[in-house]
Amino acid sequence: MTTMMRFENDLPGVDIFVCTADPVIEPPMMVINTVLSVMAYDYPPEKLSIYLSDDGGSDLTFYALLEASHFCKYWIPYCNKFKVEPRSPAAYFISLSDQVDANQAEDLVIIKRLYEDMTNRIETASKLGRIPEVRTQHDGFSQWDSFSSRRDHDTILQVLIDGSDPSATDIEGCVLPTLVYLAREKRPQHFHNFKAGAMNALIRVSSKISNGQIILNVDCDMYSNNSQSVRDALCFFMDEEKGHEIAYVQFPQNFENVTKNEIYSSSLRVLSQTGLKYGCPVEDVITGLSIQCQGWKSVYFNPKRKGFLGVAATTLPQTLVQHKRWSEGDFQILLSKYSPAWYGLGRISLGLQMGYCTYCLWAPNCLATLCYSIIPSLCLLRGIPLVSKGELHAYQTRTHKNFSESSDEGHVPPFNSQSLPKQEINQNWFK
Ligand SMILES: O=c1ccn([C@@H]2O[C@H](COP(=O)(O)OP(=O)(O)O[C@H]3O[C@H](CO)[C@@H](O)[C@H](O)[C@H]3O)[C@@H](O)[C@H]2O)c(=O)[nH]1
Ligand SMILES: [Mn+2]
Repeated sequence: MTTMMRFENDLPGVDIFVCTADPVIEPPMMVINTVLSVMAYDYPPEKLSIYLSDDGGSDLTFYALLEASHFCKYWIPYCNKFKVEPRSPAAYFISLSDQVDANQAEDLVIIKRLYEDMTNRIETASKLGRIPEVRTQHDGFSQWDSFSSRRDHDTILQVLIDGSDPSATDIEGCVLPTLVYLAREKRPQHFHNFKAGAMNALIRVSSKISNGQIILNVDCDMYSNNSQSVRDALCFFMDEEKGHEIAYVQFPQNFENVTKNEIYSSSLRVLSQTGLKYGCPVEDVITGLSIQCQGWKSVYFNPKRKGFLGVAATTLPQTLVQHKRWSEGDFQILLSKYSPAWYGLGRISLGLQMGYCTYCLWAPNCLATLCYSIIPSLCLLRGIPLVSKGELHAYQTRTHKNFSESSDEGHVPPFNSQSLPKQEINQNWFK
């Protein structure tokens, strides 16, 4: 924290990249809630630029962002005034308890009303599939006139808020962060490389507009849950001793609709000049690995208050597609030029190599898992013992002893004597 205060004036420019790809799977309301949550970071607004990459090339998403560019003029001062957490409006309104401070109540009614009106307009437009009168009021929409399909169109680039324009202020007269919409050019004959392609287009565009030293990447389904995350992550980069070695800071991917932490997620990264790697469905893993192989360090940062919260895949088909992509992608890395097994040799530590290999072997590991689940069942059906008699006897004696000891101490034994042999057999399967 002291480091932060000392360097307040030297804070670097931060460019935040939000990616979206489909207005149906990723509804515009969700996208702008994520955008608003990152626009409201506790960070000097003149040093903050937010870029939305829309691979869906949807005028509905653009319309929603236009609405957000108006709403943020109320939302950001409200967040600052009442130290709001989290700063995604939808998540904030849900988290509110009934008891609100008397001096806040009035402002809350106003902001909630504005949010609901905006939601109605956006949802009506989504339902109708067309944009209301505003279409004629903003010339940005004219870029869709020549739009033939999401796979075949020119670049659509609109600066919705220009942070360097002194008249771009919120209702209190404070400067606003820059806000940019980008649907990169797409042609059927050129492969678009999914998110990696979108991110690299954003790197090129942002370098001409704000050229921030630091890039923060969030998926549109991951809103910021902590207004301090940018400052927190910068502490690692600005550390006087180790800061210069650090390429990226990684936050865990936490989901609102599941309880346990997922394994990896992209959240805050510095990208080298080369940009994100192509040709791999898990661009984040291969890019991270290649950065580390160049000698850079990374930080895994898992603060108590979660930095980002997202929505995990909810249906079985969605989950299967996602897991197939991850396991295939990871296996592809193992066999690629950038394999942690040989490319990583001598470049990264053995522990890190092994860590990467655990994930890269996720797909082939299904064979071992299959054996573990089929063989014992077959053995049991055919009456083939899985443990020798001697082992079983020794085990039963031990079980009995444990059982009496724990009973003597007055504790409830953890398992009953019937279930214990099963536990042991289970363990044997996995040995
Ligand atoms: O052509 C595309 C496809 C996807 N996306 C965006 O990329 C992000 C991730 O895509 P998604 O389909 O939601 O994949 P997930 O499996 O949810 O993403 C996880 O896995 C990806 C691959 O490892 C990482 O890039 C993500 O950060 C990580 O959250 C989303 O914001 C999409 O909008 C694009 O911008 N363009
Ligand atoms: Mn996702």
